[in-house]
Amino acid sequence: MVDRTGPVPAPLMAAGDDTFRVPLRATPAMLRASIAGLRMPVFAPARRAADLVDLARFDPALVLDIRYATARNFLGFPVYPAARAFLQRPAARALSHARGLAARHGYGLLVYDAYRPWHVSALFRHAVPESLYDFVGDPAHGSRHNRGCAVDLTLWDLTTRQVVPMPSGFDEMTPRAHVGYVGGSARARGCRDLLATIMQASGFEPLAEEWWHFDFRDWRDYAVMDLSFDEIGRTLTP
Ligand SMILES: C[C@@H](N)C(=O)N[C@H](C)C(=O)O
Ligand SMILES: [Zn+2]
Repeated sequence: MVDRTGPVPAPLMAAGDDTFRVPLRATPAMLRASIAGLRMPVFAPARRAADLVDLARFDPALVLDIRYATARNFLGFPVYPAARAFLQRPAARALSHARGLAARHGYGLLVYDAYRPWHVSALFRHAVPESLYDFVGDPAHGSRHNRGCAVDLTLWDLTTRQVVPMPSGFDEMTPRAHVGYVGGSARARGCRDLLATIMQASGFEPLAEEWWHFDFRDWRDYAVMDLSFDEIGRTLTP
């Protein structure tokens, strides 16, 4: 166990850009236009009211690298107006628990994405070829990210401040991202499996195709949402 008494330092971010990118089915402007007129389907009513929290405030020891607020994502252009991350409060508590478990192993959590508005999921689906549909939630059903109940993340080493190696990059839409992928280095597979163990012990379920994606176990209780980050910001309670 690594003893941490002072403030947690941030991980060192790689200087280059080795982000996985998909061949887009249209230009960014065309994609934005194609989803502008879409209406979110009417989904079954939720059992629990939304209670989103801002992860940066809820647990400042979580480190954020919100890729969809940058061009360092599979689309190659930003789709979020700000590098913010929100989760439903019980999911945020579970993530904080995971962060504590990771620290016992000498690691921090680096969050790539959390709540995602429905329109952004619709844009993802319009952007990628059908062969990659397994990697992007279907807007006809709503992604668990749209419910504020999914998180994409990795581990970073609290001592070296390096983001750990994983069998694939974040959002790399290839078999290397599968949780059962047997290739790559033993260290990378070990880090992937440790992340899964920590997240499952904290109340999250893994996704077979993506080592970085975890669903909070109570996701079914929450509604699919299309609130913008600004709208959420106005409704947050401490
Ligand atoms: C796009 C990727 N980061 C992701 O979150 N995929 C899952 C399947 C989703 O969109 O819900
Ligand atoms: Zn995800």
